[in-house]
Amino acid sequence: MTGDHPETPAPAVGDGSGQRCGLVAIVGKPNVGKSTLLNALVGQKISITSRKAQTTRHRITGIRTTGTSQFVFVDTPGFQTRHGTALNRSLNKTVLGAVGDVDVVLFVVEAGKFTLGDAKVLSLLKPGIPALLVANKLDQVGRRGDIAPWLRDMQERHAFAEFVPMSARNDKDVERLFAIVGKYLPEQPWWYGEDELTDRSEKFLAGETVREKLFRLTGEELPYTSTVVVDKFEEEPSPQHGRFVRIAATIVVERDGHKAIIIGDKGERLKRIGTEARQELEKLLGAKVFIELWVKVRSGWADDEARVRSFGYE
Ligand SMILES: Nc1nc2c(ncn2[C@@H]2O[C@H](COP(=O)(O)OP(=O)(O)OP(=O)(O)O)[C@@H](O)[C@H]2O)c(=O)[nH]1
Repeated sequence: MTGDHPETPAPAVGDGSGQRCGLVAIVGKPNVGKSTLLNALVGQKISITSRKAQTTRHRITGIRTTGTSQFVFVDTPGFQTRHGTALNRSLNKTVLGAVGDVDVVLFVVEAGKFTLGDAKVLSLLKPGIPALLVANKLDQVGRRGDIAPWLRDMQERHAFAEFVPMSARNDKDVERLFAIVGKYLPEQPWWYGEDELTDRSEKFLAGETVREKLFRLTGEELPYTSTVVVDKFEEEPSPQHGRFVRIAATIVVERDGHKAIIIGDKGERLKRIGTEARQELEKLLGAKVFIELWVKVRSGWADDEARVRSFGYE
């Protein structure tokens, strides 16, 4: 895996005859199911899904190649409106970047609903780039017919290229979405190899995995401003295990109280975060993993532009 950015593609694979390839942005306000959809589309868990809003901070690229088409997915953080910190300004920049330079946009909303948050994201879509309305969580709608007036209303709000009522949890719906999105990819040679799933490094995946466990095991007690920095990701030769990876990561929080929440009673919670992250990473990396976690208090970092940049959220 490399750190290449999709806009600066690696040398083309194949001769390009009949191949399609393009960037697909998945946008929508927090909690509508963007990460769930991306995972379903890419077929392997590479982004984070969580009940907690705000967990998708990074611009994550998933890649899926089927038949002659290569879909390069861009998942974006939820569009932030309530807080004006440096962190949120940086998140907003990421969303803006994503909607402008892609071949097709999947605008995800909850079927039958449209709030101010949805309207704000919708207002970022650029004319000229085809946008598909993905009406997700259809399973929560009583009868399909119930959303007909809502669909008509959505039609008036934006010139959507297609309407796709679906559930990201339903495999058939996901396959149908693929067929629809494929039509919007330009004919050009693939950018990545057929089996590549993400252009994020393994070190990045390690940080994301720790972060997911952190949020899952602390629930709503922990503000989203806490973050994970991977200090060490080293591969060591191991005759017993084939592959052995040593990881050290620091969880950065804003307050002593948050540190206490993460560490838990006699260190139980931190230990569990480490154990669950290790088990998942062993599967993901196909390696024996040793993981060491630290918790540091760094007050006010979410308001400090330079520090936000140094943590890689630009
Ligand atoms: N019932 C139902 N729930 C869904 C569906 N898709 C996603 N969800 C749930 O909705 C919640 C939010 O999903 P995410 O994929 O994390 O949402 P997101 O839009 O990426 O959220 P942010 O990371 O906050 O931007 C999770 O609890 C999902 O399991 C669906 O089709 N039906």
